[in-house]
Amino acid sequence: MTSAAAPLPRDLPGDELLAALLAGTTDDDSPVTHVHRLPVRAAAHDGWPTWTPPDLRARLTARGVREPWAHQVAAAELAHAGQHVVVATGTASGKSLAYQLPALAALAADPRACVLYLAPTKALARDQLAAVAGLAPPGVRPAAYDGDTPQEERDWVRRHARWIVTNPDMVHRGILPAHQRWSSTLRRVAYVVVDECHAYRGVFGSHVGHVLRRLQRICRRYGADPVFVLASATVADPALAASRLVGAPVTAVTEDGSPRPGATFALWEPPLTERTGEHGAPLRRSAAADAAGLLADLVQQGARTLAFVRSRRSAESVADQARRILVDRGRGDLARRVDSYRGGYLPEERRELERSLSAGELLGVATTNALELGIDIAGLDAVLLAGYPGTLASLWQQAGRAGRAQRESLVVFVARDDPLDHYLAHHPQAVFGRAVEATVTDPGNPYVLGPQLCCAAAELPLTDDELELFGGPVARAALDELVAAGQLRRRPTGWYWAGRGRPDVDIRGSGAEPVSIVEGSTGRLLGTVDGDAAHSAVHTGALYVHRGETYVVDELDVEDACAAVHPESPEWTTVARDVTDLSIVDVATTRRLGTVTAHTGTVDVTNQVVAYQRRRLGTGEVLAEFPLDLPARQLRTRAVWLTLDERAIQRAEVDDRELPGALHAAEHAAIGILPLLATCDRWDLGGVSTALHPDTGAATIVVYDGHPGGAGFAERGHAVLRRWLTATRATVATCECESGCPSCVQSPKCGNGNDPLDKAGAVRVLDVVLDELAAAGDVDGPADTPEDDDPRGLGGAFAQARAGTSAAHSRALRRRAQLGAAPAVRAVRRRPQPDAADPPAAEDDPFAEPPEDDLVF
Ligand SMILES: Nc1ncnc2c1ncn2[C@@H]1O[C@H](COP(=O)(O)OP(=O)(O)OP(=O)(O)O)[C@@H](O)[C@H]1O
Repeated sequence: MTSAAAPLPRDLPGDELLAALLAGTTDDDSPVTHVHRLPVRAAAHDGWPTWTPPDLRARLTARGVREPWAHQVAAAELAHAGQHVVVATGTASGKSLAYQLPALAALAADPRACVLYLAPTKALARDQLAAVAGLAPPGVRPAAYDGDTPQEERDWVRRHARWIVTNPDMVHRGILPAHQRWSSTLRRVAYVVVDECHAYRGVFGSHVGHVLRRLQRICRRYGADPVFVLASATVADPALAASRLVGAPVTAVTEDGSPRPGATFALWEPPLTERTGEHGAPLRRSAAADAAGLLADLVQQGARTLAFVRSRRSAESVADQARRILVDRGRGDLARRVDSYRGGYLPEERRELERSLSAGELLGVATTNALELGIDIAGLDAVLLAGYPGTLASLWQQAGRAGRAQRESLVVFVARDDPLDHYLAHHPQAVFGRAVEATVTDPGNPYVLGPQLCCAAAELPLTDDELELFGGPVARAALDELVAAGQLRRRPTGWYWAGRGRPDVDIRGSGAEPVSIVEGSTGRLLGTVDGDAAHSAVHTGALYVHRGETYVVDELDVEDACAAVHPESPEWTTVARDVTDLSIVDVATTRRLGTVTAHTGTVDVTNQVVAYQRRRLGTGEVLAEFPLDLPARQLRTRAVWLTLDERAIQRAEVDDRELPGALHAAEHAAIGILPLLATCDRWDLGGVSTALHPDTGAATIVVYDGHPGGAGFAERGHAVLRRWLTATRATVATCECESGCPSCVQSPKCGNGNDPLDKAGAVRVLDVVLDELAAAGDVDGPADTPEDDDPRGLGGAFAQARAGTSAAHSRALRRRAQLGAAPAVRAVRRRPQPDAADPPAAEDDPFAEPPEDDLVF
C-alpha cells in the first residue's frame, strides 16, 4: 500500500499511462481490444487580415494569440466578404477566433452594428460571453439573453448590448414573436454566430433550421442581411449540414491549421462476468465500474483525467467509487482531488470545478457531457469515455479534451454492454477510419414545418416569394393544409395566422406535455420527465431516480401531468412492459431485392404501457409483475421496413417456431447499430417485427423514428441499408455469448422483455438480406464506393435520401389533407399471445426512458 504522502509520478506519456493501467494483465485477459496512435500535427499560420482593428489584434496578442492559424484567417476572410461560412476544424482549434475576428471588426467599423451569438448550452454561452467581454471594446457591451436573464435586465440587453449571447429557444420564444420591440437590434444584425452547430440535429435541429430561417426573414424585412458563421469540431459534410440548417449556401473551412499533440487511444471492453441477466444472459462488468477503477489508477499516476459518463447519477457514482478505491489504497489525499461535474450544479460550483481542474488542484473528474462542448478546458493528460456517447461527433469532442503541448495524452473508450459499444470495441475502423455521422435534420417534416409556418405567419404574414426559404413546394402544400384546417388565412397579401394568441410550439419536445415529479409529503417539485417517456418512467409503482436519490411513484395522474412520489431505496428496480401495434399508412419507396423488399413510408404506431415488473437490483431477477391501466398513445412517423417472402425464410433455414425470435433479434441489433450511421440514439428509434404483418402479408422488420413525423433517421437507414445491416450482422455474429446478450440482440427497452430472441436465426436472416442486396448490385449511394469513409460520400447518400423524403412528405401531406387535418391514427388491435401459427409483433419501444443528455438548457 502506498503511503498517504507518496509523490506522484509525473508527466507520463499516453502509452506509458496505458501500460501502467494494464500492469499485471496478460495479453489473453487484457480488456484492451485495440490501440490507435493519433499523430502530432504542426501549426500552419497565416498573417492577420488587413482589416483587423489594431486594438483587437493587440488584445489578442496579449492573450497569447500572436499569429492566427490558417483556417482562422480563411474563415474570417470569407465571412468578412459576406459569405456564410462554417468552420469545421478540430476541438480547441481556435474556432472562436474565426468568428470573433470578422464580427468584432464589423462592430468596430460600424458603431451601430450588432451580433447575435447562439449556443446550445448555458455553459458554453457563459464561457463565450466571458471571452468576448475580454476582447471587445467598451461600447460593445456583450450580454446574455437567455432563460437566466432577469426580467429587469432584458430591456437593457435589448437596448444596449451589441453582442447578444442567446440560444435558439430564446430567438424562437423571446425575440422573433416580439420583433417589433427588437426591431432596432434586428435591423442592425451584421453576424449570426451558430456555435457547435452539430448539436442541432433530429427534430430539434429541424426546428432550429426553421427558427434560423424565420430570423433571416425578419432581419430582411427590417433591412438587414446578416452573415451566418457556424462552428463545429465534429460535423460530417459541414457545407451540406450547415446549408441545410440555415437554408442558404454555406462555404466550409475544414483544413485545420492548429497544432495537435499526439495521443494514444485505446478501445477497452470489460470482460463477461459470472452474473446473469434477463433469460440467463451473461453480463459484462459495467463500463462505469471499469471507468471508476481506471480513474483511480490514473489519478494515482498523477494524470489529470476527465471520465465522461452517460448520466448525472453515474457522474456521482463513478467519482464516488474512484474515491473509495483511493481511500482503500491509503490515498485519502488523492481521493480529495476527485470530484464530479454535471448539469444541475449551481453555476458558481461549476465555475469552481472548472477552475480547480484547469489549475491541477483536482486530478480526476467524472462528468456528464455537460463538459463536452466549448468550455476551454484542454491540456488534460487523459480522458475516459464510459460508454459510447451516442455519436462519433461527441466521441471526438470528448476525446479532444485530452492533449498537452509537449507530451502525448491517453484516451480510453470503455465499452458498455450494448451492441453498438461492442461493435466499436471490435471494429476500430468504425472509430478511427470513419468520418463523423451525418447530422440528420429534416426541415420538411410536416410536424415541424406546419407549426413553424404558423409561427412565421404570426410574426409577419408570409408572402409567396418567401416560400422558397421554407422549402418551396413542400411549404406551399403545408400552407394549403393549414388554411384548410383554419389555422392560417390566405389573403392577397399573404398567409395570416388565424389562431388566437401566439402559436404554442415547443422546439425541443414532441409536443407531449412534460410530467411534473412532486414529492407527495412536501409538495416539492423535484423535476420533470419528458411527456413521451412518462408512462414508462413514472407510472404508478415505478422506481424513479432523481439526482442520485431514489423515489417510488405513488400515483401518476395522466390528466394533470403529475407524478406524486416518496423517497425510498428498495432492493429492486422497475421495468415497464408495453404493447405496440403498427400500421402502414403509405409507402414512399420500394426496392425489390429478389426475395426481400425494402420500403420506406409513413406508419402509425400505437403504444400502451400495460404492466411493470419489479426486478432485483444487481441480478435482474423478476420479483413480481403488476398490471397498469394507462391510455394508449399514438404516433404517426416515418419508418424503414424489410419484408421477407417464403423463399427468403426457407433459405435462412428458420422454421415457424424460430422465425419470430430471429426477426426480433435482428430488429434489436439493427436498432442498436443505426446510430453508427445517423446522428441519433437508439432511444430515438423504435421497432416492430412480426412473422406475418397484416399490412404487408409477409415476415416484416420495421424500424421507425420515435418522433412525430420522423426525424430523418429511418430514411437514413434506408439510404445506407447495406452498410447498416453488414455492421448489424457483424455485431451479432461476433458476440461471444451463446444465445444473445445485451452486447448483441437484447435491448434495454424491449416492451416484450426480450422474448423471443433467436441470435443464430438473426444472423441467417441477415445473411439472406445481405445476399439479396449484393445480388441486386445494391450500393448505398456513393457510400459503398471506394471512398466509403469519405464524409462527402455520406452527404451524397443523404442528399439522395432527402430528395426522396421531400417527395414522400408531399405525398404524406396530401394523404393527410385527404384524411383531414388531424392525423387520423388507425388503432390496430393487439394480436393474441405467442403462438407459432400466429406470432405476436415484438417491439422496441422509443417511449421508454432514455439516457440523460446533459447538454441542453
Ligand atoms: N492562433 C492562435 N494561436 C495560439 N493560441 C490560440 C490561437 N487561436 C486560439 N488559440 C487558443 O486556443 C484555445 C482554444 O480556442 P477556442 O476555445 O476558440 O477553440 P475552439 O475550437 O472554439 O474549441 P472547442 O472545440 O472546445 O469549441 C484558446 O485558449 C485560445 O486562446
